[in-house]
Amino acid sequence: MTIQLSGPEMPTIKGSVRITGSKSESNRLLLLQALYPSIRLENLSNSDDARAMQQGLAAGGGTIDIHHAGTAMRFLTAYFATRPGREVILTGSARMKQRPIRILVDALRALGAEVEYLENPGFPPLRIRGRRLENNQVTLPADVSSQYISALLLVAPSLPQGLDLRLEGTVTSLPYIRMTLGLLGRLGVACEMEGNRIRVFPVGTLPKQVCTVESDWSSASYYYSIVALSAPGSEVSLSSYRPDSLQGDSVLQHLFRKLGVESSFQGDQLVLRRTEASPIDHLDLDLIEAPDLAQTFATCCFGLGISCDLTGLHTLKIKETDRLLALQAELSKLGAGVQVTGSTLHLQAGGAFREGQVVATYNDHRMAMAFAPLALKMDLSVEDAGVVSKSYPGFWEDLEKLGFQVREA
Ligand SMILES: O=C(O)C1=C[C@@H](OP(=O)(O)O)[C@@H](O)[C@H](O)C1
Ligand SMILES: C=C(OP(=O)(O)O)C(=O)O
Repeated sequence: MTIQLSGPEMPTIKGSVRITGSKSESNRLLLLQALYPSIRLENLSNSDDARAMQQGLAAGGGTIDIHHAGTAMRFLTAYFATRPGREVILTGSARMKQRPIRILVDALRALGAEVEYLENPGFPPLRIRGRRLENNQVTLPADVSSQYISALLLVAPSLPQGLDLRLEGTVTSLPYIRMTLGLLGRLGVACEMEGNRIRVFPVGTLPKQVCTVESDWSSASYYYSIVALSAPGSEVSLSSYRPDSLQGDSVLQHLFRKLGVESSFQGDQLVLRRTEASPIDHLDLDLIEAPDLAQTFATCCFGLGISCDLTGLHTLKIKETDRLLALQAELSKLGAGVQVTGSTLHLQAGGAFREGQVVATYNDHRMAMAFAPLALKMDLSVEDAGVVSKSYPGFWEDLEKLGFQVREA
């Protein structure tokens, strides 16, 4: 469904929104709960990707379709490969079949796993026959996706000898590896990272405990953008967040200060306030540690009329779509001057706002959500608006709570 979007009547936005648990933390904890049923989880993500993970873990065998969920694909591959006696076929959407998985499969095979490609070598779908993995040492490239490393780390405490990993190359999306280690540590698994070596020690059982998932910072990024694009005095509060986050995207608190948004905590509410300060006129950002924020910053800078240079984006082309090409096409449609390479995006200052355009979303939730705040500057429509359910099913209803008008086109 295509929706027509327009911003609130009042220039100053006030409101509060409840965002559910981080999809990254949820999918890690769901896997850990399958290994250690003594863990109870609260504030789980209500996203399609978390549902895909839950359904995958609950499946006894046969074919499991995880649709677009990258973490579910990678984490379940490691999970089933290490469950002796289980046999599954893991498949996904047409796009998932184009997202590489060879580095993870090679690492699992080196540990003794039995994984087979059913269509194109290096890509899903996979047939996995679970085995007891006797080896515990493996080296793998870390510059393509951190999800391969997190997948191995998550099953590591259940392996007979734990795991001793060495990472090669420039590590991409490092905070997500730290998140995995942080959650393991919080639950009581011994693990350590020293330089490019990560060790996780085996654990038979874990104490009974409740683990509350912090809300999703990547989802919060769209409200940062909304507040940046609205009048001074605007204030939006989001629940439930904490200052000691395990999510790398919590760096938003610092980065958005340059664009006129101040963050503070009131209990577990994260309060975003538009200050009187004018945003800087050019933003330089290396997003190698926070790739999911690239679309938010590119669209927000366009809305503010400022230029930006985003670097560290080489992983964007293997996400839900080639996000660099998608950003270039859709921002240009709205009147922006954009140049991209394989790992960078340059946005020129200014650019006319072309009213009434239809933004295409390329099966990518973040294309829809990152462009939505631009409704504060121009009327626009968003194609296939339901795509947001991959990470944030209630997104459009929450925008309406802030006064946005969301109508079927
Ligand atoms: O581990 C995770 O939960 C994620 C890691 C990142 O992927 P890459 O490591 O592939 O960059 C990120 O883009 C994705 O949304 C979630
Ligand atoms: C890249 C993303 O997800 P995944 O890789 O888990 O599909 C995302 O949510 O932006």
